[in-house]
Amino acid sequence: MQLLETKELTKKFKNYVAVDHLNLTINKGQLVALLGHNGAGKSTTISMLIGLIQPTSGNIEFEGLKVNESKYRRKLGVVFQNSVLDNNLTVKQNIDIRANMYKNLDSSFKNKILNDLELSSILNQRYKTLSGGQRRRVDIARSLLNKPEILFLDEPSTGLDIQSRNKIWEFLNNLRKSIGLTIILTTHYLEEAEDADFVYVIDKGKLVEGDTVDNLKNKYAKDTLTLYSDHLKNIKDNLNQKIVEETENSISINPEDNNEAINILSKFKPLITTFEYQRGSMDDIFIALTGKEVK
Ligand SMILES: Nc1ncnc2c1ncn2[C@@H]1O[C@H](COP(=O)(O)OP(=O)(O)OP(=O)(O)O)[C@@H](O)[C@H]1O
Repeated sequence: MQLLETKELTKKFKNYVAVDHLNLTINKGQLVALLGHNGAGKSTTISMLIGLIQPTSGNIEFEGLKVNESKYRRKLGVVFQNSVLDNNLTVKQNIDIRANMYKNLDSSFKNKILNDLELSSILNQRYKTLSGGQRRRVDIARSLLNKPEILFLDEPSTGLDIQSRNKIWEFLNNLRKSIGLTIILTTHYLEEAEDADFVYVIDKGKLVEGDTVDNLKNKYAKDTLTLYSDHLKNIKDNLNQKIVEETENSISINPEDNNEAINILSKFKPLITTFEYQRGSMDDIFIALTGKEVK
């Protein structure tokens, strides 16, 4: 079911078109990624969707509500790229200030979030003393206090290590299941969009592609497995995959997924000297779609 739609959404800063006639559809309960490089227009799009800045032209529709209506704002949660929390206050104080802004706050939901995000033990610590991962978890908790229908995450894992990132996504995915939360995230990384139901690729404010992660990978950014061997003929004779590149001592193929790569490696283990596995990346998608290297 459709939750949010933009029609020809456009933002100009003087003569510069930051967002250019963007048509996006976000369905209820989906995780949707806006993928693009620095300056692509992702944050500007989010800012318009949350009512922080006015579009120059175009429309945003959310179940019949206008962006500037408080009823719409109450359905949103936002985690900005740069935290808006007070460095000198404790986690608890930061959370309570926000919580006090809401009438009829569901305190059992609040406690569940603090618990699930493992914030209970750092509630009395000042925000400025927290690690990057802890800060992000507090930012996310704060954005969810009102039990929003839709959560905006602007580059949520910039600067985070893999454990922190995984912890946050495990929590968010559970929340998607339990309360049907819709999430819109902006990111530079294809890996971060991995769990997304749908990805919009944006370049210079324009929509250049919209598809599922699997389809994008299949079309533009396949993983590549390169096998190095002194017995290439033997491998080639028994390989069912198409060879995409070949040298004197190596062949490269595009496995469908990790499992296929592992099966190929196991099958030819006695014949392989070594191997490389290169994941398809957002850069591959951009080069394929825009013909440009990443700056
Ligand atoms: N207030 C503003 N005034 C003038 N230009 C702006 C303003 N805000 C954004 N821009 C420009 O609009 C373009 C899009 O910026 P935006 O921040 O939306 O990109 P982004 O995709 O979010 O990039 P990043 O990944 O670096 O955050 C950039 O060229 C930026 O310089």
